[in-house]
Amino acid sequence: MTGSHTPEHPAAVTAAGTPRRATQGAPGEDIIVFDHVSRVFATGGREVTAVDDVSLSVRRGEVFGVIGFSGAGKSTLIRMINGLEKPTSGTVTVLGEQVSHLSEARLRPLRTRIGMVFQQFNLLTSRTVAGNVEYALATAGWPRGDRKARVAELLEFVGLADKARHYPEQLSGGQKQRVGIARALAAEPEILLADEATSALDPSTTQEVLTVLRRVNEELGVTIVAITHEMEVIRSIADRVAVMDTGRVVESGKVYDLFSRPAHSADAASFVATALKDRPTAEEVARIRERTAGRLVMVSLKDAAAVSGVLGTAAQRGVGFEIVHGGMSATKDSAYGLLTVALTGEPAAVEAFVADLAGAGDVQEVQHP
Ligand SMILES: Nc1ncnc2c1ncn2[C@@H]1O[C@H](COP(=O)(O)OP(=O)(O)OP(=O)(O)O)[C@@H](O)[C@H]1O
Repeated sequence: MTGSHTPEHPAAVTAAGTPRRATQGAPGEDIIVFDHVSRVFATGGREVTAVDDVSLSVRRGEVFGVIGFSGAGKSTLIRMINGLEKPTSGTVTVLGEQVSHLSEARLRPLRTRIGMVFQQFNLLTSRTVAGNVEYALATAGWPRGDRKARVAELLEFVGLADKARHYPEQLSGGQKQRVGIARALAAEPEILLADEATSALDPSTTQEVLTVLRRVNEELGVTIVAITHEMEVIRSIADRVAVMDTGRVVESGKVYDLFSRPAHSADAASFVATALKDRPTAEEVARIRERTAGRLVMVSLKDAAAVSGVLGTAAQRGVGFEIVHGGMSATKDSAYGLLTVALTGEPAAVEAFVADLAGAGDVQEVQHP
């Protein structure tokens, strides 16, 4: 550990551009734990269950993604981490404190250990870039004399040292979000919450911001919880992911496993298929069926060489195959892919061929629409 988290006694400022690491405690320990958490809103005489019996935990040092369609409950979930929202039932424990049951006074010191970035940046338009970051330091109780150097190193870290005197309206969306990140990091939080941090940005700017977020995690050791409806965000930066649908976590695990697995729970399947576009839609399956009577299977490309090895034996075994859908893509750490193939030939030969494919990757039959 190289940093101090007591605002009254900030540690000595390091060389510009290298804000201190936020890591305290053991990497990998659970620092956010949702235990059977529900949040019900009563509006206009009817109840909406925004979060429905969610249990999950986030480990120190990881990037945890929460993905789902609009209205799935992601914002409500993330807002319970810093106590902006309270559960109706269940408990939320963050950095060893039961946030769900803390008073506002007790929440305040905990919140300085949790930074947040927002979709619409939420910068103060009347303050300069430096002023925005400094304001966060002042709010967190940093002594005036220490703020200037801290602002400088943060702006250096997000690549905006030359924009210190600019006003938010003079910046691009990506630059505004980088100020948002600098501000969120100001008081050396251990956790950064990113609420649709790139949803207001175009694809190239999205990458720019994701790169900064990845550095925040890797270089500063800050644990990140990112909620998003964009699979690209999960793919680029997350280690683990939870898929939410109508308040429930319908699937969770390592990003690579989720992306490379052909079979999903019924609720997660439609989301994953839509977001990844890695498997044919029902309409596409119908079109494929019009031109081939073959047996359709999806096979994961966890070991692409093994799959292509099996495909290479098709002709000699009297099995015809056609790749009708699929391709490769990359997560933070590895490549993955899913191929849909149409297989023709004697049923017994096709059956034996499918068994061999299953030895090379996970296989799932494509159902008739
Ligand atoms: N303060 C509130 N009062 C009433 N209903 C709410 C409130 N906040 C959220 N909801 C409802 O809870 C459900 C989940 O909303 P939430 O904003 O958490 O989802 P989300 O996945 O973040 O979606 P979005 O990306 O559109 O914000 C929605 O049906 C929403 O209308």
